[in-house]
Amino acid sequence: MGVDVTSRRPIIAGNWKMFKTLSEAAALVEGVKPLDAVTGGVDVVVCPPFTALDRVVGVLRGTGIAVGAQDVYWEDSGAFTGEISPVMLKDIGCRYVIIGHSERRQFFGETDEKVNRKIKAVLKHGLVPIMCVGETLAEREAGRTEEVIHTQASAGLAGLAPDQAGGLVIAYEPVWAIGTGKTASDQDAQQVIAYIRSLVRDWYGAPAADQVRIQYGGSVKPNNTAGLMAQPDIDGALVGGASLEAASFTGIVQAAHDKS
Ligand SMILES: O=C(CO)COP(=O)(O)O
Repeated sequence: MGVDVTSRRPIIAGNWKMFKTLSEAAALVEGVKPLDAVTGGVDVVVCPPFTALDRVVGVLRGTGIAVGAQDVYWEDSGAFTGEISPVMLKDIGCRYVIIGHSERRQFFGETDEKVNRKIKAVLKHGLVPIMCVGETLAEREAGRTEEVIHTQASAGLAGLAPDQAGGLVIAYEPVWAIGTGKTASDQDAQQVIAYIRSLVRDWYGAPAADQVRIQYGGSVKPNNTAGLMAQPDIDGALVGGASLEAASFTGIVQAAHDKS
């Protein structure tokens, strides 16, 4: 399909979810910081909870390790109690924002339409969305994986310019693999991620499809990273549990580094 894998920098992001107090976050990121010396061709991102963003940005200042948020609202400011805007995230030093994680879809009423609004808002402010898509076990067993991915991706990515689509990060996270210890096989992950890339090609053209970085997420550990990263369309990982300890997150980044 003419995809030049060498032009896409691998990207490993740690989604800390609702873990780590301020002091715990500071200790973890001090442990992650030495990665700056070894990452080379790999983009490394940590996504702490909102309460720890400022501290984590401070610790990582001057390094190449980037910081992301786990969610965002689409307005710049206003009477929206409890929400955080892209303007605030940019101001605090974030470069990435996870959007549409399956836990937000499952527990907090995140819809494809909201995902689309958030992606556009984040892009407007020069932040990079990490858009999550993925099927449940029931959907996979019913043979509906591609249909579900198509629906989530077409709604989530609607109305972008081709260069915006190319600059995105997309995370394929099968819901049944999250926090379960069950990783999708390298081939299953590759197959769905190649399908996502083919959708981007259909909608936004070959340059965007060749450029967009697509991660796998779901029980990624140091010992399964190399197999996933060896797949031609898998450009990185969105890591949950294994990002909560510096040693395992470091092991994943190092395994990805071997592909870069
Ligand atoms: O949801 C995830 C990352 O966003 C994956 O979580 P685990 O790595 O804990 O399975």
